Amino acid sequence: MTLSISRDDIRSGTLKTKAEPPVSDQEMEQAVRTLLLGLGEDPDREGLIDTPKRVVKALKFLTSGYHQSLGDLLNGAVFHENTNEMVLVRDIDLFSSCEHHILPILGRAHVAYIPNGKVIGLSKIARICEMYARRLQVQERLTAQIADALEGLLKPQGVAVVVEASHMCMVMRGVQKPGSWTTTSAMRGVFAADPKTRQEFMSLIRHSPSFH
Ligand SMILES: Nc1nc2c(ncn2[C@@H]2O[C@H](COP(=O)(O)OP(=O)(O)OP(=O)(O)O)[C@@H](O)[C@H]2O)c(=O)[nH]1
Ligand SMILES: [Zn+2]
Repeated sequence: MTLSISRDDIRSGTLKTKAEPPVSDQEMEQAVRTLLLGLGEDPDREGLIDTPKRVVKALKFLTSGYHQSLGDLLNGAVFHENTNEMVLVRDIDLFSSCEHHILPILGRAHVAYIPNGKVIGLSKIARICEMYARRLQVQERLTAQIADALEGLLKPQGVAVVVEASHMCMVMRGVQKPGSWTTTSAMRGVFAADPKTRQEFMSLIRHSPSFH
């Protein structure tokens, strides 16, 4: 059976896989064993004997967002409410994996919206962040997907998402800049159109993050 994940599916984040992956767990474990051999290790020594299994399990967990959909995680938690005030959930921890190196992206998201007749369960905002984080990502796409999801679900007056993250591929290897972190934002509706609304959001999230 083939797994049809198109680039558009991944970009839009509406993907819900219906088929089993075309590669078995055993084949994945064999690939990890090959990696260990390539690293000059002995995959049969005591400490490594179960490592292929563990690595496959861990990677599947870290990418489990591919198998979730907005409908599943929402569980109907969208409510009619007449409020025009900004709702902000800040400091949502994010653990994602960069698609270039499959190394961790550690950070936080701040998510705000201004309702237009509907509000969403607060925890669902964090769950949406988690679903997109548990995929192979670039930070820009992760940020945009969170904003697009809320926009699509609530049709609010506006959505603002800021993600601040440190990329282990820039910290532990490559350019090796442990203190660096990256800010990305996605502004929709009034947050894009009205500098005062955007400024209010930015002043509410101002703080000094520390990821290590
Ligand atoms: N825009 C963007 N770039 C990312 C993200 N995560 C990793 N990268 C970058 O992806 C790029 C991949 O560049 P390559 O030159 O193909 O890979 P590389 O040789 O491993 O690059 P170095 O990290 O510079 O050693 C690097 O510049 C990474 O910093 C992300 O979330 N967004
Ligand atoms: Zn990377």
